[in-house]
Amino acid sequence: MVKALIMAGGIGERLWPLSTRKRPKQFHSFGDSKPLVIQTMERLKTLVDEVHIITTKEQINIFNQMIGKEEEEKITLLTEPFGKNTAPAIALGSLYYEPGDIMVIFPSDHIIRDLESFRRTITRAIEEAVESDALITIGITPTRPHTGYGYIERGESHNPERGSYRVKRFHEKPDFKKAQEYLKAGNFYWNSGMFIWRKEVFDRALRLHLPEIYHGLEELKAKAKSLEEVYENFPSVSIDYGIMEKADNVLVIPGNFYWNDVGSWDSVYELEEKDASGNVIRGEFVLHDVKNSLLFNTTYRSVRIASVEDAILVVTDEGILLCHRGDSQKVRELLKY
Ligand SMILES: Nc1nc2c(ncn2[C@@H]2O[C@H](COP(=O)(O)OP(=O)(O)O[C@H]3O[C@H](CO)[C@@H](O)[C@H](O)[C@@H]3O)[C@@H](O)[C@H]2O)c(=O)[nH]1
Repeated sequence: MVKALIMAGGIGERLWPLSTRKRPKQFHSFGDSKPLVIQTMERLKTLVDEVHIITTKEQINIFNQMIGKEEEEKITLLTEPFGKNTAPAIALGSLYYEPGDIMVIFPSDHIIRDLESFRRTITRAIEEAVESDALITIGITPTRPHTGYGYIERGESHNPERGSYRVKRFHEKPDFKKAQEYLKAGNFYWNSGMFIWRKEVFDRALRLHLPEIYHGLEELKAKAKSLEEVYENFPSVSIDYGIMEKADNVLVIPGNFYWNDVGSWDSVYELEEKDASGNVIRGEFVLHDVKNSLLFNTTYRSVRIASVEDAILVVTDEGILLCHRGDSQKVRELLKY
């Protein structure tokens, strides 16, 4: 069986002050009227036999409020006691798969367009996962030196029919100079955070690279420990760092569809429709001579702006963010204080 596992327990802090612990990014809508997590589910439905969503205990109520009866019947909601990043989430989710099942793992909070091309790419990745003992990842052909994404360096061709390549190395989010070099080199892809493999192949990788998580799951299955006890002892580690960067059986299949991880306010500006002045506006504003800016106001407060260009302003009940367009990755720094 081919079963999707949607990872939906992140906080999306780079979209503060809209994305918050109470309502993280995946529950907001961008590029469409539906919340990102619902867009993700709908995109996958026709490609897989079952859809599983893994999220944290803290977020389960938001899901229950959002997901209608009809959708509820088609998905299984899995709960982690608390967020420990993506490796523990995927490992816990894998308990709901049989050894020969294909795990199709997706972030919950991305925008994908060109759905036909997306489907063809994922279908090829599923075929590859059925046949080869590989951990497969989807790499997006980069169009600019983006510093918010991890990069995948392609090695030699593996299966020309499916367009798969061996992975030489993963490079987590680079600085601008490095990102420019990667773009020029031509054999680098953006790491989309989508993974496809057989459950038994994942089990072997988990035992080898994250034995503490593998053994924790064994204790859970044997009912020697509770989920809370086991989870408490798991390292907080991403699947990229914990497994993908260490494994030697990783393949990349390039994807040429439009993909945006909605990872920052600049990404939101990029994907939303602009008005004649180049502005993206949500909510109420009084504007005079404002150009090429992203303006969000989810409150009833009156916001008036004059003679501003290339700005990002987000006003919510949680707080106010103001920065220059191009600098929105700095939100993470601001949140340290
Ligand atoms: N269930 C669960 N889900 C989680 C957790 N932490 C994160 N997630 C979910 O996992 C997905 C990716 O996590 P992020 O934390 O948003 O990753 P990132 O910093 O954006 O970086 C990764 O994705 C980029 C592409 O978007 C990659 O370019 C980068 O290399 C890396 O793989 C999101 O859907 C998020 O909700 C967790 O503890 N539990």
